[in-house]
Amino acid sequence: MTDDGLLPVADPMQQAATLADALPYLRRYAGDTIVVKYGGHAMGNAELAKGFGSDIGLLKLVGINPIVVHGGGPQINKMLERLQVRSHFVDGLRVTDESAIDIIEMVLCGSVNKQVAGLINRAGALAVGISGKDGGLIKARKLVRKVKDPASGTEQILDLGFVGEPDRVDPQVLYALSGSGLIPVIAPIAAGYAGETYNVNADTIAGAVAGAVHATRLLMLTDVPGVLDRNGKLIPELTAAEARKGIESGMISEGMIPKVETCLKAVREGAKAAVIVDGRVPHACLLELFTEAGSGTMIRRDGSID
Ligand SMILES: Nc1ncnc2c1ncn2[C@@H]1O[C@H](COP(=O)(O)OP(=O)(O)O)[C@@H](O)[C@H]1O
Ligand SMILES: CC(=O)N[C@@H](CCC(=O)OP(=O)(O)O)C(=O)O
Repeated sequence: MTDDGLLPVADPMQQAATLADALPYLRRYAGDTIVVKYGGHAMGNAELAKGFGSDIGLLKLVGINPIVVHGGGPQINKMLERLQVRSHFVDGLRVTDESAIDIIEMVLCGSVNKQVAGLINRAGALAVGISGKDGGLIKARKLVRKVKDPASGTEQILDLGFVGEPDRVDPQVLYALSGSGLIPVIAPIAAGYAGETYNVNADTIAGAVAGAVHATRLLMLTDVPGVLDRNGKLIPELTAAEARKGIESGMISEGMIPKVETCLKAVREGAKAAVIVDGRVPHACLLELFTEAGSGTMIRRDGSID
């Protein structure tokens, strides 16, 4: 840092030119809402995490309204292990019993949520950590997972315990925070109608929130460059119809299926576009928003051109 708090610049002309290049993009997104799902590698790496905090702060500073939804699967694993509580996953969802739900809420809302808000606060912006329970943001219902028994062909219902899915999203609390110059940071925990607590997959929450606030972009940070074709080449853009075809054909598989389905749901429910972005790349959010090429795979509403 220099005495006046600015970063030393190797080539000031280059930096000025770069800032000027960003101007059309700043205009394009001014006043818009961008929902960012933060997780994966970007969260576990101190340098990337610091960059993420300042990128989110920068978005707010230039008149964009970022909303962050964070995960925390690895952090939950660590704490459950420490407390010797077993957990296992079905289709990427953690089966959550009564002894696990309290610990999960403690880790996500108490620890991870404050860490993520802290990253943004340390960058000089003002973030407020909440969960889906706060301000009536998300009402969840128990997730019903049906599986077909391959032997008999009959359908069975799997009990995943306190795993929920968003039923109703009321974004008033998000508008109140964003409108007061604050950045909401949401932990993926929600209340049921009888006051029970549900553990909800963070991608799912991000998609539901992006749809409810009609976000201009949902950015899903992950550990791959985006959706890859069968030759391992990045697909920069998919229409909703193409994405559905990719799942049907098996080109999109495993953990990428729920991610793409979340994007499809978000654009169906009101988001303009969703982008699967490589969170391992420094400043991935800025690269996606402020460059022509972008950085991942964009999934648009059918018929949408921007
Ligand atoms: N077409 C595809 N393009 C990219 N990744 C794919 C594709 N099909 C399956 N995958 C798998 O999906 C994974 C991403 O999902 P996941 O690991 O659940 O992400 P995260 O941990 O960030 O939520 C990739 O690591 C890859 O193994
Ligand atoms: C139901 C369910 O599986 N909930 C997740 C919530 C956290 C999450 O989604 O974190 P990532 O984004 O890091 O995976 C869990 O318990 O791990």
